[in-house]
Amino acid sequence: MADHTTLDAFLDSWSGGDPTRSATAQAILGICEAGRAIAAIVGRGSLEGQMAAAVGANAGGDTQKALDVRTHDITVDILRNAPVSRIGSEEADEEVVLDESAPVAVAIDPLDGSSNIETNVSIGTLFGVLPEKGSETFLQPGTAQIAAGFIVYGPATVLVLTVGTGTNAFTMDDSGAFLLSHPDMSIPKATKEYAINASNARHWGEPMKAYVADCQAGAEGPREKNFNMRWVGSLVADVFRILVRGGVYLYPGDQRDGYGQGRLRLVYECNPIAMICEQAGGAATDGTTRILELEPTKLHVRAPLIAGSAEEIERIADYYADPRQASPLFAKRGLFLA
Ligand SMILES: O=P(O)(O)OC[C@H]1O[C@](O)(COP(=O)(O)O)[C@@H](O)[C@@H]1O
Ligand SMILES: [Mg+2]
Ligand SMILES: [Mg+2]
Repeated sequence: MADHTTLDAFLDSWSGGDPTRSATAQAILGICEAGRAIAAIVGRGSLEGQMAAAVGANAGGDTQKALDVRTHDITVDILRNAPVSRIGSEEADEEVVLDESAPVAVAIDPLDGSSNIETNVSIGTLFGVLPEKGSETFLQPGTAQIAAGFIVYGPATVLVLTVGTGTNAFTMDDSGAFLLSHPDMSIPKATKEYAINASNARHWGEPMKAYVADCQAGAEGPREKNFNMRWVGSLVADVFRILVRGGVYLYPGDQRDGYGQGRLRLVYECNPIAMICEQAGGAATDGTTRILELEPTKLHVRAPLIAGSAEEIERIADYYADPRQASPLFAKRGLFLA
């Protein structure tokens, strides 16, 4: 078997003794230690007992399941031993302050995709590492992230990581070590595959309706090519596929109550995904603004997320700028819009 660089060696060489980078590296290693424990729990499935039982609601009003709360507790306990100032977690209304003299903070969704727990579908942990800035820490835009990543608990447990110099993935081996398996990931610029929860179509705004209608019109429509659709409904799994073979993930705002800014949270879901995609040559927007430049108004604020293949994202931004004119063949598309 070929020798693989370990995550520890990768982070050692990146941090090079710089104090903020070293703290970031320790935070990442802490998240991976939590990830190992979470992978073991997820891997035991229903033998673990009541993982999917509803136990309450989080700040966003979503049902919290037992595993959401357990993974939050595991992560916070482990990060107490790392040089981390504070944690902003999807599963806690308020940030958790640890050691305010530490140089970095962690924004985290300890377990994303919890509606998939009992269905044995991949779920994940998403995180960003930010410089400590007191009470303003989680109000920094995503461009401030020092590092970002996610762990997908799937057939393989894989950490996707960026420290601002490309995107790499590390697969967990039998001993729990994370080994570099996907160096320098690169999202193909063009794609014929999109990912969206199409059951919400009637609630979308005009740009998303026009974009998806054009994709669905296939070779006979204005895009003049046939598209494929994939939707796992678990952000980490959908984005890992996009990193490997291209595509776009779409969770736009829609007209349902509470969904005006989509479903996903900016600070610990959209921003990590945006940095990972950009560092892999892709892009991420809310339709009109680059995700990483959005100014969070609070820790749990939501944002529409459109992320993946760069050329497709550019095209989708055209639909937001002018849905009826986006396609060069828009007159032809008019046939499908009625
Ligand atoms: O169920 P929907 O509306 O299709 O949303 C699915 C999306 O919501 C998420 O599950 C995030 O929601 P949670 O943070 O509540 O798990 C994503 O992983 C997934 O892409
Ligand atoms: Mg989540
Ligand atoms: Mg969660």
